Amino acid sequence: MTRVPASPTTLLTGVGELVTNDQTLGDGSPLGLLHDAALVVADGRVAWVGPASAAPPADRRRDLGGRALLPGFVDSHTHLVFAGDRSAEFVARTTGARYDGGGIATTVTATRAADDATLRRLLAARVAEARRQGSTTLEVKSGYGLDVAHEARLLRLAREVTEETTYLGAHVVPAGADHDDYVALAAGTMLAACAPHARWADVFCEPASAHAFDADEARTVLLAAGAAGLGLRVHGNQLAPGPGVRLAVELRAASVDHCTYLDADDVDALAGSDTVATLLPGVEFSTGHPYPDARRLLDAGVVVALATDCNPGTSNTSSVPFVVALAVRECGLTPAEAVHAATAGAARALRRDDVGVLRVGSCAHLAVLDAPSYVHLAYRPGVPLARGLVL
Ligand SMILES: N=CN[C@@H](CCC(=O)O)C(=O)O
Ligand SMILES: [Zn+2]
Repeated sequence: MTRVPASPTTLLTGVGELVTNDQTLGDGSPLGLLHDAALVVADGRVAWVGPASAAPPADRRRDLGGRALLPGFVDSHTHLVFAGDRSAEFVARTTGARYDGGGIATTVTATRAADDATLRRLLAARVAEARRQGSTTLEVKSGYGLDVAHEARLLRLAREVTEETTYLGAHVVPAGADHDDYVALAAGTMLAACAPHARWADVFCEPASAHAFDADEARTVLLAAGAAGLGLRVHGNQLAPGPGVRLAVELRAASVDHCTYLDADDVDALAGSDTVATLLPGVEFSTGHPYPDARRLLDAGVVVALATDCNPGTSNTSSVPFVVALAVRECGLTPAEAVHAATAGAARALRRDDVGVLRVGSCAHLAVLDAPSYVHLAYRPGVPLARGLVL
């Protein structure tokens, strides 16, 4: 009888600092920090974690030379499938123009005009760019198709790179469409065509924008999506105070994203819920709006995630390290809280417990830093320290 050999095990040793995000490991802090640590990987999963001096033998060995090792970043909010460029819109904002969502139409035109091969190439380049900066899990939304065929096409392409795909047909009302007719389409025929390619549904709920959706319209689309078996997410409270956060909590959405303009009731609603507040400070960097107050949310007991929102309009960056640095200087987080939000918090926003953490059984999705500590992500902003590693 032929014996099937067990797949080779890999020992990562010489880990100067290991972020596990498991409070039962290491120093007992939320980051579960270990120093002079090692990790064994087998079959794509973590098989052992502990002090390097106690590491078991393995088939292969990689010495990290004192570098810090973290769970790979979980970028739980991106719009990576798009064509075209809106740098002129960004430049206009530097001299006072306001972002209102109207520029999305420019990207819709360019994206519809691009063939599958072009979109696939652009998407692959963005995924590779994110991986080079430490991201190992990506959520990807549609939202630049805005008709049945194009929304389904964008989700099919997104599915080629991630399971975490999100139907965002209700991003804005496309040029020439009637608002009510478009809501019915997004909650009906378009949803039916897109649901097989999506895990999630999202709506841009922002009554302050003439292009986006009010609470009743957003509720209509999200209830239909939930009935079709999709998990729910909301773009809310980005441009002004509004109903997005409370709608997300009402519908038990996994996450409400942006959370830039919150009142006390929004914070209370989030604090008593299982909806994660996902902050996207790359947006405020680009739009000039005030940064969201992460400190207020954490102090109220809200689970906070950080993500890039990579898109051509409001946040054209795939860099989670950049977002971590912004969150530390502009949103009131400590480096430890920001790293936790970009890993464990973002995993929670995707309702995942197999990523964003390094414990026995979790995915061997890693971020290796050319630095001795996670603190350097904020301390050395703009320096390419992180790289993603999937074993
Ligand atoms: N605000 C809605 N959607 C994106 C921006 C899309 C765009 O301007 O192209 C966001 O999350 O900021
Ligand atoms: Zn977004």
